Amino acid sequence: DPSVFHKRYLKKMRDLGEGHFGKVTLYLYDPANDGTGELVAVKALKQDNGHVPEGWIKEIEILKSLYHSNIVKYKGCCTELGQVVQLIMEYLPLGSLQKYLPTHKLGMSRCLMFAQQICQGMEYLHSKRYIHRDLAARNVLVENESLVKIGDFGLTKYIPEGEIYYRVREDGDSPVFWYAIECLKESKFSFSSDIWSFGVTLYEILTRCDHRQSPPVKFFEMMDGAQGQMTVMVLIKQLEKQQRLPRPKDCPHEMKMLMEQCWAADPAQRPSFRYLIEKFEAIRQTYD
Ligand SMILES: Nc1n[nH]c2ccc(-c3ccc(NS(=O)(=O)c4cccc(Cl)c4)cc3)cc12
Repeated sequence: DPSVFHKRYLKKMRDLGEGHFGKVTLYLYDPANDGTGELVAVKALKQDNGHVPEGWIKEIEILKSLYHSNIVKYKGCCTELGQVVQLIMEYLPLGSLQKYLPTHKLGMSRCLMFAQQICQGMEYLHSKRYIHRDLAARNVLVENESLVKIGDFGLTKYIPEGEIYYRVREDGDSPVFWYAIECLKESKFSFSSDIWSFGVTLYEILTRCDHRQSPPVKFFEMMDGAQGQMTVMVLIKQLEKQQRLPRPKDCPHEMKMLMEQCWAADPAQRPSFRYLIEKFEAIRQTYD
């Protein structure tokens, strides 16, 4: 069974990323032990205090069930004492958008193509009634200069038929600067709150993930009394005063409009990924 990976053949190469509960590491899977194995990305939980949270099993089942060109491929699992402890994914050598954009000069056309591909992956996810809850440039991976894939589903939840919201009690370091206002105020997550996060991800793409223009940096700058302490309450106040991330340098007016639609205070006013895909398709024609 090619989806079974034996821990003893995994040779650690380097870290790829770290989240609140887990970390992603590059390994060479080398059963022949002659260096001819294949490179794989391995996600593992940080705390391995013996028991495996059911949320972790759920995350693996979700990725295993997703088949889309803009979603990172599931390769298998590594078990230990019969328990699944590591998730094995395909390795994308160009890494995340957050690392790729600042070092590669992408024109507007390429940025819009990447944005459209993220929408395509997200539309597929929503079509299966999953909400992502952690869409950000750091979680989008670059396969090559013409293909990106959503690379992490650690906060993804299933929304039962007939439901609109998924409510969670907040966990550790939530990505608050990517959260819709109703998520910050009432922990209400929905397909529409993913659209808000996509708007922030589009902002990151249009700023080429320039750290000086990152969402946390810009929200701090917008905070009254510059030296104050940024809390969720301060961020909520800013958003309630209709303050939003600024228009990135050289950002076309149409893109600013699109981001602001994604950041509508009323979730029902935000577009769908289907609508966004059509918008990007049309706008890209004017760039080719
Ligand atoms: N280069 C790659 N090839 N395959 C991958 C699979 C996942 C990842 C990956 C995916 C996401 C991140 N973002 S992250 O913010 O570091 C992160 C967020 C949540 C949970 C974790 Cl463990 C890590 C970092 C790395 C990278 C690659």
